[in-house]
Amino acid sequence: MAAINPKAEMVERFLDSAGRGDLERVTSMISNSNFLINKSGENGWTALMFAARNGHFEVVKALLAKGCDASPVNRSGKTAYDIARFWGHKHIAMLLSGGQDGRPPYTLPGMHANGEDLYFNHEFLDRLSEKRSDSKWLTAKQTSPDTVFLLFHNLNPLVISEAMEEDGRGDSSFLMTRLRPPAVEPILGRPGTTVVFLGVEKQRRCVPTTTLEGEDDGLTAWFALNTEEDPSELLKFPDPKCFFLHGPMPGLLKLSDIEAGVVAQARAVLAWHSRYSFCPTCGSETRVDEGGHKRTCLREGCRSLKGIHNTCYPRVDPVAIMLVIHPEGNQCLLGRKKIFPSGMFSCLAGFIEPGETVEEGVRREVWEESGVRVGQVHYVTSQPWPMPSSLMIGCHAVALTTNINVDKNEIEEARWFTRQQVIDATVRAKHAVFSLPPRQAIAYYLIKHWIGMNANL
Ligand SMILES: NC(=O)C1=CN([C@@H]2O[C@H](COP(=O)(O)OP(=O)(O)OC[C@H]3O[C@@H](n4cnc5c(N)ncnc54)[C@H](O)[C@@H]3O)[C@@H](O)[C@H]2O)C=CC1
Ligand SMILES: [Mg+2]
Ligand SMILES: [Mg+2]
Ligand SMILES: [Mg+2]
Ligand SMILES: [Zn+2]
Repeated sequence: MAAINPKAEMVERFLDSAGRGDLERVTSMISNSNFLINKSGENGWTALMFAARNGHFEVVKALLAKGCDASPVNRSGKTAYDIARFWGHKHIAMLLSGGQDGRPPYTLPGMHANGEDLYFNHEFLDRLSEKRSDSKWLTAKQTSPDTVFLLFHNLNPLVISEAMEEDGRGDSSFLMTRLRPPAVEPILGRPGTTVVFLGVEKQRRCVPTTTLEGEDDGLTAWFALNTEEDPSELLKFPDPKCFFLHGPMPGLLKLSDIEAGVVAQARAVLAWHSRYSFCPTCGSETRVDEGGHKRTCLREGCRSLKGIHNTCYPRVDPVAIMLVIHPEGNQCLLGRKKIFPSGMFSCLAGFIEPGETVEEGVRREVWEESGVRVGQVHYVTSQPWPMPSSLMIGCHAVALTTNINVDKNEIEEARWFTRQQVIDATVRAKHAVFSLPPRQAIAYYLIKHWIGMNANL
């Protein structure tokens, strides 16, 4: 066992006294060792925080009188004031806010969010965009034996029917069928077939070698292929259990977490091809360029051939999605669309409009859909949502007003839910008053993140 550091032990005793509300001991310890007053222990908790949490008004007062600093935050970004409010010790919160009339608005703590483990967010390919214009390299890779093709029929991915893993909610998930060049050869180059270069595996296969056929750079390339014809008549599938996963919903949420990201990339680009087959500027035919990442108008003199024309490139639609937090900080606003499964409530969301910031998009959509005014907006994390090509921009926002006035065209109902109701929906689904969106949705992440924020209170 490590030797006990007497100074650390003293800090522990001091924090413990403050937490128990032992005023006498707290004051005598400060008189003897003034350095203790702003010391913090585990998770960044100070004596002031412990006293504030447990409602020891006299201890808080004494600490402040001795010059204790009320501004430090614990590891969850919470001040002693936040803690007092959360636990409902209003008189202490008042003392800590300098006795101001009216409480300062709830502020969002600077929490670090890591959305990398979100469904659709995992990228295991290096997109290697510089190779998109190297047609010689792309052609060679399309016949290289290690190359992987992901096949889609009318945007539905070919998967293997075996349930490969459980997603934690008892649902099975499917793996993409990885086809090799000979398997897709009969449909490559046919009308109605689109090929998109997705990238190369981040891990190199081997050191580059020169073979009789030419140079092998050791990179494993991946392509996505969409066909409008029925592929089962043209191709022989490697496994009789393969099938096309119908979607987009809920099919696209049944992939493995590892592969969902590459499917999001592939499907969004393929969906763009299927919707923009003609030039959006003049209606002429187009040619597919840059490994499937560009469509160029074939009519000489078309305006889309001059300057920067975004119509030539795959589109991404930004959507703001937000968890609106009550001005008191202890409830959140969730809504439901008619199409949701019964009992399910989720975050409000809406497309960002041209010339609008994310923050303004959040405020406008919340106002339109629920009649609630929003002030502070914090970005949390994002998620590609390939139905067909949204980018969900996830935020937490603080409400300025609380009256709800729902836009019935967009949502059926919106309600404030308490923290406890949200926690119940997360861990005690059977006893909860509502159900959460599926774990694959960023809405679920935003809600969970809000609860997690307060784990250290
Ligand atoms: N991953 C997640 O957790 C969630 C994802 N979403 C996605 O976000 C998207 C936007 O949410 P909504 O509430 O429907 O948006 P919204 O509140 O802006 O309303 C949708 C309406 O906006 C119009 N609109 C404006 N720009 C559009 C565009 N670029 N594409 C299509 N329609 C456009 C259409 O009239 C459409 O009916 C949905 O498509 C949905 O798939 C929504 C909620 C949760
Ligand atoms: Mg809306
Ligand atoms: Mg909406
Ligand atoms: Mg809208
Ligand atoms: Zn054109």
